[in-house]
Amino acid sequence: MAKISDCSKFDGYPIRMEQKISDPQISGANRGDPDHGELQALKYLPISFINHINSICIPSIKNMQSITPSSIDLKSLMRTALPPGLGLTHHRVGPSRVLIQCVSRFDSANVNANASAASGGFNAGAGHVGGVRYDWQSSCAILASKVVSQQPDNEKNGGVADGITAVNGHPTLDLVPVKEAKSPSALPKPLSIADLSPAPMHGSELRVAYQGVPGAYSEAAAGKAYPKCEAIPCDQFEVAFQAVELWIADRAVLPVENSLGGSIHRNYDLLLRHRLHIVGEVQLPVHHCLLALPGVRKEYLTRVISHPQALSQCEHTLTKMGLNVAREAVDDTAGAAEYIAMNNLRDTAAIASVRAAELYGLQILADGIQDDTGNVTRFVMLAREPIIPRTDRPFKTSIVFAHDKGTSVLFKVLSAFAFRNISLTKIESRPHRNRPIRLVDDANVGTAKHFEYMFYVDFEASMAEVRAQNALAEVQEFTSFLRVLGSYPMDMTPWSPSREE
Ligand SMILES: O=C(O)C(=O)C[C@]1(C(=O)O)C=C[C@@H](O)C=C1
Repeated sequence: MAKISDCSKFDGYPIRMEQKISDPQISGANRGDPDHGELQALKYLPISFINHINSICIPSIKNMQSITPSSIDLKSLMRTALPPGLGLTHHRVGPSRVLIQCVSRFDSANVNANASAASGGFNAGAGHVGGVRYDWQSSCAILASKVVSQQPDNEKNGGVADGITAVNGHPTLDLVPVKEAKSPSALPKPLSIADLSPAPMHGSELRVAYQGVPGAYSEAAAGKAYPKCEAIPCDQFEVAFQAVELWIADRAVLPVENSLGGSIHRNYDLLLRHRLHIVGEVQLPVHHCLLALPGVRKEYLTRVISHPQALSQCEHTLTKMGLNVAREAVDDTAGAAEYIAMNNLRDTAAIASVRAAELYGLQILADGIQDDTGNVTRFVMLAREPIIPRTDRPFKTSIVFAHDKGTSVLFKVLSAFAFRNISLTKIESRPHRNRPIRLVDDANVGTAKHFEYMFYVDFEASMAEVRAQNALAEVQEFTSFLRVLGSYPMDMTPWSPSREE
């Protein structure tokens, strides 16, 4: 049995644990997993998590036991650490019963800075026993335990919130109430790069960063994923990522694809450039309206502004409406509405949500102008640490891989999933930014220039499933680069297309 630390290549999920276990689907053998009862609670923890475990506390035991491992051999750790009565088979405790205080993989300088800020000068007395390391560990344990306690119920349950009945009308969202937004200047301003210095720890609400201003669909997605969250507007996607990395926010919500407009490519690139983990997804019905200042008639319009995705989702409808207008792209849909209101533009309309109309005092000239009534955008939620994958509800896993020999491995990689009956829900290719072109010389005919790609694949299985672990072990054989972006619950909320359909 390989040690967990052998798995670091997978950036999280210790699939090597299962390396020597035969896969009945492939070999026909039916030996099962000899260690299946062991480490059930811990085997799926990511390496980045395990490497920084400070202590393991088992709250169900009377005098809470805490151990501080000197090495990170989790198997021996668990064998010696568990009190009598909690034999190895008892390791099947759910994640909520084992509190693992840990830190994420920061350099200690950073952590000290963050922890100090986060605890309001917590580190000020760093001169006592243990010095920097002691402070580093304690600070991080505090930060980590705050994160554990703030983990929203829907994530603890391994899924997005149940019982959300409406989204585009937003009655269930705990966002900026329309009546409080008397003027656009009363609304929270988006974060910009200049605002990104680590902030003190917050209260009890989960803070979710999104790109755009209040009224953007991303804000609605944040509200669907985390109904009681504090939604933090950011002026760019990059800023939303950094807000999480710097502990200013706990989660970021990122649109990745739309049923009409397709993939939001830039966000795939950002997922790769940053080290955040996908911890969930939400699919949001997107119901677009044409908004203008009160009293403006369609005939007066010379311009329609919106997010490029929104413009493309309404392309045909705008044409059918016979509007003789220029289309202009701006950063987000609600930002377009705000811009019209702030500048008193009587010749310009915005494509945005009903909520944006209410927040910025615009009238709805046309309702439901998306080209398809079932228009849906898929968002992913990102966090500093991955969640523990489970098998008791449908999970999806997102990976990205590349190979030195370009597309030639694609068939082999995809067959690793097909042989195990694992369905793919999405495949996307993006330029391999570090090495976009591969030259292949042929003395007789010249030099071929092949484009190189990163492949993003989503598949319907949890990293807690042996078949997924084995599939990835096989994929790794064929690829030169492989990263698990996240294993997370699928959005299974009932289908509710946007209104009147
Ligand atoms: O501009 C917004 O309101 C956003 O939240 C962005 C965004 C996107 O990037 O696709 C989100 C959902 C809609 O598909 C249109 C725009």
